[in-house]
Amino acid sequence: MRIAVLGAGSLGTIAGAYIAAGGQDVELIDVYQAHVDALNETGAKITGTTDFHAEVKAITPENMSGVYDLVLLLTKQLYNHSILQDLLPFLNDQSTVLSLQNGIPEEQVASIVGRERVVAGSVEFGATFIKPGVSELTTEFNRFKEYAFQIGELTGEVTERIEQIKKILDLVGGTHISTNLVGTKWSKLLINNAFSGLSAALNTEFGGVLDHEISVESAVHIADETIKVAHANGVEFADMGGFDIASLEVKSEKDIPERIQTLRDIMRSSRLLKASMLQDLEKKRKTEIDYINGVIPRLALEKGIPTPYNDMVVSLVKHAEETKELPVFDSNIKFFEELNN
Ligand SMILES: NC(=O)C1=CN([C@@H]2O[C@H](COP(=O)(O)OP(=O)(O)OC[C@H]3O[C@@H](n4cnc5c(N)ncnc54)[C@H](OP(=O)(O)O)[C@@H]3O)[C@@H](O)[C@H]2O)C=CC1
Ligand SMILES: CC(C)(CO)C(=O)C(=O)O
Repeated sequence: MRIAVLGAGSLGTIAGAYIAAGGQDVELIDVYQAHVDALNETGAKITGTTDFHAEVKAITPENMSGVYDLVLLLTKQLYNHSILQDLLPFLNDQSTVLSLQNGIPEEQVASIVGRERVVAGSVEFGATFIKPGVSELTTEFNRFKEYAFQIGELTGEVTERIEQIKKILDLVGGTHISTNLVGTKWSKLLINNAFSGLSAALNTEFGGVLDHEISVESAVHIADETIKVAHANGVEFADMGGFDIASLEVKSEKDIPERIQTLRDIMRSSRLLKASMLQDLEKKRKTEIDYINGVIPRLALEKGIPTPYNDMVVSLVKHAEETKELPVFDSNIKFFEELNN
């Protein structure tokens, strides 16, 4: 099977390294020439909660050729339209595109590459790009080996191709097949909304969100808004890492201390994670905020559900994008303090 990792950044470097080390025919495709050169010359190095090295083959998109049987889509959602159009000549009827981006991009991906070709999933580990050739794994290694991906067919069927893709991703980390893909993507969206959104809006790692009383309470409210909007839109959450995400709903104010403790427990192995949106702000780039926290106010509008915490995250992250200045924790936490009171 000929595999492409399209977008070999923070995550793609890690996925590509382990797939190559597993003996698969895989190309890491990225526009960053210095990174592609380093990958070819010195291999892919994974630091952080592990220390791993693998020889890989990397190319820039102009050097793509032939047909890929499986493409792991790991570029940012912002550029899907042009990246997927450019991918079309390298797909045939049997090719599969595995959409692993955060958010819920599957309908857009299907509209460009064709529904039959699309399978999707969520990535449950964190990665930070360090320098050309090097990416850091930020999730505890044992957790990564147990819960790295949830993947599924758009129809929820357990097909031969999804089982085959599971075998390939198992070379990277623990991979589980979901029969409720929409629920899987929404469960990941909830974690992104609560933790990646606040990590970017407050310029801190997930541990920083968990440790401060105001930010952790805000994470509880962001999760709650996400659950209420999801339920109003007919979404049933899938378990994530064996945890029932819907149980984070706040039914009354009295639930809040317990929800805070639950978040601290379930996110303990993710304290080092730095949101990919924060990594974008550091590079003075646009983030995926419209496809992450931004999804909630859009869907809430027609249902009449208030979403002040997600709105605040969107507004603070967009402000940082516009000014190209990193958020300051001590200043931005005050906006959440006002919401909590
Ligand atoms: N990092 C994380 O912890 C997680 C990220 N995700 C999701 O995974 C996806 C990828 O995230 P992440 O790895 O952080 O992103 P990165 O920005 O680190 O990686 C994306 C890579 O794609 C490259 N790229 C841009 N345009 C093209 C193109 N036309 N062809 C090939 N490569 C291209 C970028 O190069 P350049 O930078 O030079 O533009 C970059 O190296 C996102 O949707 C994110 O939400 C999900 C879970 C965890
Ligand atoms: C939550 C995290 C870090 C990894 O799962 C992520 O998805 C992101 O920030 O983009």
